[in-house]
Amino acid sequence: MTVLSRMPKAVLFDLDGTLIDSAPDIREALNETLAMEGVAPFDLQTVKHLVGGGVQVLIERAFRRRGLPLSPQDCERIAARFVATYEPRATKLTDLTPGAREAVDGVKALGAKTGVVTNKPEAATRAILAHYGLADPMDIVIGGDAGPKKKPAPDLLLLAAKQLGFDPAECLFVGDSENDVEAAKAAFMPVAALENGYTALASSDLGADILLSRVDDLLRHLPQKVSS
Ligand SMILES: O=C(O)COP(=O)(O)O
Ligand SMILES: [Mg+2]
Repeated sequence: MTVLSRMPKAVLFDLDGTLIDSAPDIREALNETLAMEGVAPFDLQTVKHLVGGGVQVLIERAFRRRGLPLSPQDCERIAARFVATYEPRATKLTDLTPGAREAVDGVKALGAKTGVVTNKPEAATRAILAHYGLADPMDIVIGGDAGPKKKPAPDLLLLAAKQLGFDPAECLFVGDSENDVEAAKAAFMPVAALENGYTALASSDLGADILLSRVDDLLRHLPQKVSS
């Protein structure tokens, strides 16, 4: 059963909460960063709800949750400190999500291109993908610092499609949060969402075209042939 009438020419994946379960390392780096500002730490579940908008949004959300004011300058300074703390430890407690490798391999085996479109900065994204052997299979990697607006704006997805030479409608985006679904809809790109992602919303409220209990369930939804 699939809602896709033809095989996508490219399957683009979100990173945090979709290909990798990164919240444990993000939590450690965030709490260490916040401690230097005298801000109380967050538990894992809360961190999963703070992630997904990029680093500055992570810091903004953390301060808002604690009811603390945050100037744009402080946000920038703290975000930079978070990145410096996170990058060297980004694969300590992190792991691939169940089925992530199978999903990427399966898409490639069907002849489609694969890529990552994340709000996470590109350097950390590439290092993490390389650590798990997923850098080489990716035809494109777009990070949140690529230049255009981050998700939920459609810009990063449009950039990825353009660089691959495809119409957005010929691609499929696979994500885990409302940011992903919103970005894909605004890009007129079909979207699949994980049922247990980094979001406070119920998966049925995400508005995705396809819901996946594991990321490799995606393969069951793909018509098997890439049309030329
Ligand atoms: O919030 C981030 O830094 C990245 O999150 P994403 O990989 O889900 O886009
Ligand atoms: Mg995500």
